[in-house]
This record gives sequence, C-alpha cells and structure tokens, in this order.
Amino acid sequence: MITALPDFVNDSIEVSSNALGSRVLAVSDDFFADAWQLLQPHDPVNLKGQFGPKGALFDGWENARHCPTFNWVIIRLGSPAGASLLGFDIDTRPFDGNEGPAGSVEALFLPELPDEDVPSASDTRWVSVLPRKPLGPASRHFFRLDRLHGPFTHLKLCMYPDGGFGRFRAYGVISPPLLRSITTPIDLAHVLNGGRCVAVSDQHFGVGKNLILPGRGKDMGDGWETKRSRGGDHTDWAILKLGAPCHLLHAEIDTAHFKGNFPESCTLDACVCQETVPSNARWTSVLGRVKLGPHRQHQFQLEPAARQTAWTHVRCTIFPDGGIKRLRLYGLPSREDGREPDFLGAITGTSQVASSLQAVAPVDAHTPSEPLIVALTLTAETFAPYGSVIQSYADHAAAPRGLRIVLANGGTAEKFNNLAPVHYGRPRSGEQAELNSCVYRCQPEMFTKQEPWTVKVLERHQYSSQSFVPISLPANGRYLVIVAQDKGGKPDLTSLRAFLAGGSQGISYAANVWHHPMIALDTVTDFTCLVYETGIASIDCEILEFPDGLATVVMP
Ligand SMILES: NC(=O)N[C@@H](O)C(=O)O
Repeated sequence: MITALPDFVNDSIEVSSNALGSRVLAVSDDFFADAWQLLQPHDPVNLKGQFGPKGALFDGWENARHCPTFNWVIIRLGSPAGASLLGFDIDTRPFDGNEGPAGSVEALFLPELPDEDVPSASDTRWVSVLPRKPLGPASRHFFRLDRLHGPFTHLKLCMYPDGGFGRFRAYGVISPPLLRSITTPIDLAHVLNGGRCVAVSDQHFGVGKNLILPGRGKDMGDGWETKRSRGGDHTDWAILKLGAPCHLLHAEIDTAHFKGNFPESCTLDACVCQETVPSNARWTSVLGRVKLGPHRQHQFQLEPAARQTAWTHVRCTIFPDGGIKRLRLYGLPSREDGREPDFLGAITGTSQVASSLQAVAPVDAHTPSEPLIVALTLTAETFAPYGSVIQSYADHAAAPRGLRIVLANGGTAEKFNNLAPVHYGRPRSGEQAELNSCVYRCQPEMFTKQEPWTVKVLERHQYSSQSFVPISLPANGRYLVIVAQDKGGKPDLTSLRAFLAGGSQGISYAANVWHHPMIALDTVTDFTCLVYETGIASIDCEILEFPDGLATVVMP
C-alpha cells in the first residue's frame, strides 16, 4: 500500500536517493553513525538496544556531542546534469533525545566537477535553498520550496549543532543530459535522463515512477503494479514525460518478478505536448498490442512513426491490469533543425549527425534509405508472431503461460513439453514430404556495431516449419535471427525484426515465415535442424534476393 505523503513528494523524484546514484562525498563528523546511511531509500530501521564499540547503533547519520558550531554533509546528486529542487524531508527518526535540533540546506551547480573532486564546505559559491529550520525528535519534517530551484549537482545538509538525522530526502526534477552529450540512442524515459512518470490510472501496489528507476529492482515491490480489475474491458495506463523531445527507435518492457500478475499484453502511444500532464493530446501508436510474459525483458522494435517525430510523452497501456518493473524507451533527441536524427550513423558512430549533436549544430548527413532494425533479445512472447523459442526455464514460474513441465527419467530430468510444433501443411498439389533431421554448420558473419549488416536475402518454407537448435555454443554464445511475416507472397517489411538468440535457446520458424539463412556470430556454430522436405526445391524453399539491401541490422 502507498502511504499518504505531501503532494510535492508524490509529484517529484527523490533526487538524493542512493538508488539514483546520489552519494555522500564528505562529512564534518559521523562518529556514531555513518552519513551515507542518510540516502538509503528505505525508512530508518530502529536498532534500539544494539550497541557497537562507539555506542548505540543507529541507522542514520550521528555525530559526536558538544560541537561548538554545526555539522555538515556534502552530497553529489546521482544525475550527471543535476536536478532542480522542490522540497526536502529531514527525517529525525529514530533519534529521540539525540536528534539534530535544527537543519538547513545549501546547493551548488558544478556539473563539470570530476567525480573524485569534493567542493569545500566553505566554498563561497554555496547558495542557501532551505534556511535553518527547527526539528523535533523521531519524526519526518517536510519543507516545500516556493518553486523549483536549480539546477544543482551538489547539496550541503547542515545540522545545528550536533546529533542525528535518520534520512535526508531532496525532491525535485532531474535535469536531462546536455544534448551535446547524446551521441547514441539512450533511454530518455530513465529518471537519470530527466524522465518522469507524470500520470497513472492506478498504482495500488507499486507507484508508476518505479518504471523509470535504474536497474531491475530487487522484488515485486519496486515496480508499477495496479490492483486487480474485475470484468469488462478494463485497462490501466501510465504516462511518462521524456527527459527531452525524442525520436524513438526501440523499447524494453521488463516484467521482472511479476510471474503471476504480469499484464497479458500492452501498447505504447506517443504524443507531443507542452503540458507536463497531457490533457487532450493526440496520441499516435508507436507499438501495437504485444503479448507479455513472466519475469523477463521484452524488447520491441517500434513502429516507423516512432522515429518520425520528436515525442515528448509516451503512454503505456496494459491489458487488463498487472505489474511492470521497468519501461525503457530508446531514441535520439531531435536535431537542431527538427529533422529525424540519423540513427544508423549515431549507432555506428560514423554519422555526421551524431557529431552534430556534440557540436549542437546541424550538418547535412547521409540518412540511410533502408529501414533500420535493432537486434533485440529473443523471448518466447516477442518471437511468437514468427514461431517458437525452444529452451528450458530454471524458474518454472517464469516459463510461458500454459507450458507443461513434468519430471522425467525417474525424477532426474524436467521435461518442457510442446515448445515448438513440427508441422507440414501439404500443398494442394499433394506432394508428400519427409522429415529431414539434419545439422547446419554455419560460418560466422563478422558483425560489429561499426559495420552494420544489411539484409540482402530472405527465404521461406511455405509448407513446413523449420527449427534450429545450436549444439556447439556455450550458454553465453549468441546468433542472429532475422524474420518477417508473409503478406501476399512477399515479406511484410513492417514486420521485419532481428533477434539476438542465446546459446541455450533454439528457434522454430512457423511455416511460411520469411527468414534470413541462419547467421552465426563470433564462431563456427552447429545447429540441429528439423524440416519437412519433398525434394522439390520450388516447394521446399523459396528465396528472394535484395541486392540493394532490404534493411540494416544494428546491435543495441
Ligand atoms: N549513538 C549513541 O550512542 N548516541 C548517544 O550515546 C549520544 O547521543 O551521545
């Protein structure tokens, strides 16, 4: 359950949290209890009755007695470009009788200061953002400023004269990275890139702003989770404001720790809006409805429309309800001239446009004509429109819904049933086919971020599924799978996707799915293959060549 907090707290980010990388750089005195504990995301733990060599143990900052002046802590905020401040919480819990009786906050903006450098406590550039305030024992003290102040990169928390604070929380808005620093697609929804969750339909079990936190969290409690809906065509949604207007390329929807309550599916829409919370914006679909699975990172190539505009907000709609841990939205800010950035160049580092982002001045750059697709992580759900994924699941709760898992071999093995149908749909001409169980030994394609790879051939087996399972790769090995659905006998380019498969994953193309001949990466790779063949080439395998290149595939 979410406890009631002042509006300014709910409407902003705890920019001083060590969960966002904020850290204590220096402290005047923390004789009894270490100052770094001030920035922990959880509430102070009461250690009453526990003692160490220096005295009673406290989960907070506590300095020695009899300070003639005041104590201070210097903090570097985790966001590289700093943050603007809206308020504070100086939490004296659980200190009672030894709480710090008064506090104040000063701030500095030094984004270029190297991480290892510490501004002096007596630096004349410190500015007061919260004057000295009286504080009581064992309680939270919220102070809302008159407006956003900043940006700042460093804070100095002062205590008059001595005692203990359990936590110090600074609330505000994180500054987006300097545009000239963005040269490859980044996640501008991320809280450290200035992203914010500005509205949700419901956040009964987990707040929407968890969606944009760093990392994958520790349990189901640090994601966005709505209450159970009852009947009807219910949906829930969350709206993220991007750190800067951004052309979008691909997204990651992570359902980590949500194993029985992940959404069945979701969509993504985007809009351009000057308001913080869009009121009557025109939303454009950037990801059609896609199925989700338990406890995994789903990566999706976004619709072409996602690249063509510098979007300010993205709305994630989940069907019907449930929990998502993180939502990542990768893209590039618009160029100075507002045109679509050159993603290919930005990713391969060969672009004029990428360098223009550094120079913050547009230059004409070759914009790739062929579409760009990013090689995304392979999961059963994201590959479902093209076929099946053949793999085991150590965590059965993270296996695709409905997968039948049984013990076998006298209890010494787990059997994951019916992962991929082996299918032959006889052509009208009636040819019989035989199942060919064979091995492909594939030479590796030399493929690097700097030398993107162009798709020049696709094939399909119109009447037979075809499976490939690597038998010579280590678990951390990888290979590349490129697929497209069929549309009227030709590859449907809008469905063209690239997947990066792992060494413990096999795939099976459904009949009639277009795909590139298997692509080994890094090393010669053997794949066992099952496919039905009549021996008539025109029935068994249709090949289309695209000498000018159908699309460019890049690694994320
Ligand atoms: N930590 C601790 O022991 N503090 C008290 O003894 C005190 O306030 O001096």
